[in-house]
Amino acid sequence: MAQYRIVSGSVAVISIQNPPVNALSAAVREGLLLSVRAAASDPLVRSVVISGHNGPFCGGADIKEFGNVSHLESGPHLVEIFESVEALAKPVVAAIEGFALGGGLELALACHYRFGHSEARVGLPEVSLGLLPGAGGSQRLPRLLGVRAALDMIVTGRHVAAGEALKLGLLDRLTDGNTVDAAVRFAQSAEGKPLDDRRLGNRPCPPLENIDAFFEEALIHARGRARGAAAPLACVQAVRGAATLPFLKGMELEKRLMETLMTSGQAQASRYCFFTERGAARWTTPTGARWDTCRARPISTAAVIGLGTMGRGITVALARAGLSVVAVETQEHQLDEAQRAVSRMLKGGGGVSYSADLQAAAGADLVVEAVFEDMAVKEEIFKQLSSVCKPGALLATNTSSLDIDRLASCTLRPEQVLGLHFFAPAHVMRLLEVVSGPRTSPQTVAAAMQLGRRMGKVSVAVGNCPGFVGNRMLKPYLEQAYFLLEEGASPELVDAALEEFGFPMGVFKMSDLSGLDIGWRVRKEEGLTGPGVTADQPMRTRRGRRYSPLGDLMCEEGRYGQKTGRGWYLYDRPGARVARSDPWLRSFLEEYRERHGLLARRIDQQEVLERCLYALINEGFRVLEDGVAASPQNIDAIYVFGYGWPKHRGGPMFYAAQVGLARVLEGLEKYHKAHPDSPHLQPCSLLRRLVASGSPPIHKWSEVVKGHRSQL
Ligand SMILES: CC(C)(COP(=O)(O)OP(=O)(O)OC[C@H]1O[C@@H](n2cnc3c(N)ncnc32)[C@H](O)[C@@H]1OP(=O)(O)O)[C@@H](O)C(=O)NCCC(=O)NCCSC(=O)CC(=O)CCCCCCCCCCCCC(=O)O
Ligand SMILES: NC(=O)C1=CN([C@@H]2O[C@H](COP(=O)(O)OP(=O)(O)OC[C@H]3O[C@@H](n4cnc5c(N)ncnc54)[C@H](O)[C@@H]3O)[C@@H](O)[C@H]2O)C=CC1
Repeated sequence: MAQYRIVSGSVAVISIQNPPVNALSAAVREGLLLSVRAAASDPLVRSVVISGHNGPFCGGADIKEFGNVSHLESGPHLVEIFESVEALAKPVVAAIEGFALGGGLELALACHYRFGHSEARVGLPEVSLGLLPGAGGSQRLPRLLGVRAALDMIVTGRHVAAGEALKLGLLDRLTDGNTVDAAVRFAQSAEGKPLDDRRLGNRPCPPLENIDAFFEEALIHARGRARGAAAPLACVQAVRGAATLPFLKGMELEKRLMETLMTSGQAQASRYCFFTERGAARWTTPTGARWDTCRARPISTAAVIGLGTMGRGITVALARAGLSVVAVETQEHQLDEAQRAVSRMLKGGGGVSYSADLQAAAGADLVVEAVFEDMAVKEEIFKQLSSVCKPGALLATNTSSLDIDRLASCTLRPEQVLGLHFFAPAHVMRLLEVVSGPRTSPQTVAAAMQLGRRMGKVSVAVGNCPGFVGNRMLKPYLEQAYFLLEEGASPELVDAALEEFGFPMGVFKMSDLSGLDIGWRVRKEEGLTGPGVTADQPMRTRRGRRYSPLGDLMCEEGRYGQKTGRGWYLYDRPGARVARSDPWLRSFLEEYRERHGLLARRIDQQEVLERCLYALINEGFRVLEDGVAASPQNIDAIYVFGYGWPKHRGGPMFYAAQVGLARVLEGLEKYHKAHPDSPHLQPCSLLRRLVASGSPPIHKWSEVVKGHRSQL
């Protein structure tokens, strides 16, 4: 809807009204066009101000309508409305508070002037929805800012703060006061003045030298960053149209590109991610506790125990969220180094104090333990925390796979114990797995979820099992990658397939980055390798299943990855980042295959993808079956925000639905038949049941999962 009123005798104020973000739904579009027409035909009206009702200007087109062509097509089209706004013979001023995003900014670009509040932000984030600014934004913005600045905004989709927008010339004026009042005063002062050169559709794009070379380079750059996503490339094409074509021809190009994107699987996947991210906040537990009814304890002080890789990042994340943090580390050199690193990241002290004594945690509302992944060490710390910490304090562990319930048992407050599984680097990565054990109280979950939001994380409530959701699913993925090496693949081949799929790095590069020794320690704890394994045990079998000792052998050679300068790849020096192929590894793999009588065969990228991804997806279905994740959407949020799963592919469960559940099942059956000693390839019963019930759409899977015991 749009409100229409006349103020100061001559100014029509049109206010977009569609909480919470004033999105341009069919009803809003209808109201907007009627209001513009009313302003045009009313002789008393001499100028117009367009604003958002109750704060935000406009969050853009209504994304909820995108999946439904009939919704999209009902009501006037945005392009038509914006043309009417631009063509109005009376000055139109956009009064931007909060944000003007996507279609919201495109509306402002169709206005003749743009007034912004000093705290507002603007942007064209369509690219992250697998789209381009398809209501004239790709054509008007370059005409206003020039090609370089416009291309940057459109291809990255970044939000631009008001101050920068003013410098770029995107906003004409800023105000700290009431934006609508200021815009009304300005509109009156512009009444009767010529508008021709204020209409961006009338303007040529500012000239650019070597235009062909510029766009060739822009395309190469965008392709490099897009990881297979089509939208950034379409954005470059559309901006090129703005730079080289008359406005109306450019609009036709924009429309053609938009039609292709809008109906693509990539846009569908990206949209799904948008709602998945927000949906994760709506957690529930089997006891009936819910995000909207459960009260969270306020948390204002925290202690972090262990200041290694993770502890430092967690300290920064908590401090940036406004908590006062005490950071505890027993090793003196680590404490000094951590203090310097944290101060650097926080650009100063930032409310953090340091101590070598666990007693310093006594007053904290929340403690996050981030010491070595060693159950005995962690148990000892939880025992101490239970007596040191004040009643009511929450005790969290950042373990990546250990049993939360066992740690809870070391305390006298098991209902206040939980996992807060951050991802490295903890102050950068968006994901937080909030792990509840069987005795964790809903209030504890509520407090952790609220804290996650304060830290700007996508927090997902999960149940307690080895590896929780993300790492549990990663295990079969890694395992298949190792098996593929045994069968003839190289790390380069496997990584290339996964990177082409859209991961920022393949599994072996990722393993080099995080350190091969982490998995080695876990396998030793599990008794899969190390002194507990007797010499008479076959090297490639554990507990009746196929096992690859390749990772263990690499660690025995001191090849831990980037930190030692050698892993699956070679690095110039320890800590260096650029991976190079290592001839040593090729010989090592050849000797290994020879020793174990394995014949190397030709493996193609399709097999790499299917073996690795289907095994991971299969475990995802088991996770759902076991009730460790509440929904496939939550699993997908974990993979997109924690593991680099490409957004334009929606997440593993969405991908499975898009590929077709029957095809995934068929693939797993085929590979399991070829590798019967690899149980991760055996299709899980939930996948079979979903296929048997006709492969329902992903939002209906819960009906088939129903009846399973939830661990949440
Ligand atoms: C706006 C935000 C920055 C606010 O953030 P915050 O305050 O943190 O709140 P949130 O929790 O994010 O959101 C609150 C609530 O609002 C929902 N929501 C947010 N934005 C939208 C929206 N735009 N539409 C609908 N709903 C929205 C959100 O989901 C939350 O609700 P909940 O999920 O229930 O919790 C932040 O929200 C944000 O960044 N929003 C997205 C901004 C954005 O990306 N905007 C761009 C939208 S796309 C756009 O504008 C497209 C265009 O350029 C024009 C398209 C023209 C269409 C023409 C189609 C032509 C093609 C023809 C098709 C052919 C068909 C055929 O041929 O078959
Ligand atoms: N490294 C990673 O990528 C991730 C690790 N994790 C988990 O986070 C935890 C920490 O891992 P990292 O930071 O990588 O380890 P790390 O080895 O870098 O750091 C551990 C720190 O804890 C300190 N410490 C040990 N005992 C202590 C005690 N009693 N009191 C105070 N400090 C003590 C050590 O001196 C060291 O500085 C582990 O449980 C790990 O599984 C979770 C997610 C990702």
